[in-house]
Amino acid sequence: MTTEDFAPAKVNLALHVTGRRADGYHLLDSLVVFAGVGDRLAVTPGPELRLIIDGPMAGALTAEPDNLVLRAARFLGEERVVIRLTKHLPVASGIGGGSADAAAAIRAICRLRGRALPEAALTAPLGADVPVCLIGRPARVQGIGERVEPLSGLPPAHLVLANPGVSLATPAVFGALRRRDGAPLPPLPPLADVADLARYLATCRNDLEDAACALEPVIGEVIGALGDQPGCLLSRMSGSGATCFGLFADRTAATEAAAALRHRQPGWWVEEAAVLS
Ligand SMILES: C[C@](O)(CO)[C@H](O)COP(=O)(O)OP(=O)(O)OC[C@H]1O[C@@H](n2ccc(N)nc2=O)[C@H](O)[C@@H]1O
Ligand SMILES: Nc1ncnc2c1ncn2[C@@H]1O[C@H](COP(=O)(O)OP(=O)(O)OP(=O)(O)O)[C@@H](O)[C@H]1O
Repeated sequence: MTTEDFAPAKVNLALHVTGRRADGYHLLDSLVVFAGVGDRLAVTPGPELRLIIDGPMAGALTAEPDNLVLRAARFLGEERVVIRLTKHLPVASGIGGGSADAAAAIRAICRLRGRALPEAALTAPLGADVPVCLIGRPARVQGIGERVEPLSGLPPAHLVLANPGVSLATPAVFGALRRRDGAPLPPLPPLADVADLARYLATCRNDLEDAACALEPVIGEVIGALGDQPGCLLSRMSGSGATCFGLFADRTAATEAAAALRHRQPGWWVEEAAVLS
């Protein structure tokens, strides 16, 4: 018997850095959604714990013991499964690929074994992004990532994700921050449609964007190229970069924008996807 799960890209539509804890971790206030593009996992009972990685982005990873999928299995005390990870998301790119994989592995193993999801997984022992990835739906995320409040009522929306092929280490970006005392997110008003969402997001920021652009100036180019596309309501970096998103009202505009970007920048990873509701 095989159980399968999907590990969607996590997108921080807004990310405010509101403080820093004594242990160096940063306090965040973030509006997180998931896109209909991601990695796939298949878990099958086997003689020992083993990870096989394939897919278009497999080359960026090895099945090292510190792979987050293996760490997730060990966290559950699981030693007898073979996990196939089909990697579509660029690695170390601000869309939480590793965290989404870990969350998908936890869900799939628990389903295979008929277990409930362990509460402890929600305290972020495998990384700050794992709790929200376990939920996989729109949420406001606070603390260092462990406070997750699911949000309902976000309007349907489409995203174009673009990554210029540079990987950024999350600690390096946090380390390059000039300020760590941002205000929390403004209260979320009722949102009738995606234009309302864009207007709200325009009052927010990604506080990691300037630091990431200082490390990799091409990120500014990506944000500009997305924002120039017809129908793009807002463009911004996700997480600690370098992936950026453009927000679109409809699928046709997003598909055309993605095609235009791929044509102009054949070396970039570009995907169009709906926001998962
Ligand atoms: C920036 C975000 O992508 C926003 O969603 C996440 O907070 C990062 O989540 P993640 O990649 O799962 O992060 P972790 O693996 O827990 O942490 C990697 C490193 O990022 C820094 N880090 C991460 C999260 C956080 N709230 N404060 C931090 O300062 C720390 O240096 C940490 O050692
Ligand atoms: N299954 C995995 N997929 C991707 N990266 C992994 C995985 N397991 C371990 N890693 C390691 O985790 C690090 C972060 O990769 P990931 O793709 O999760 O970053 P990210 O998209 O920047 O995440 P975030 O948005 O949560 O900061 C990389 O250095 C990578 O080597």
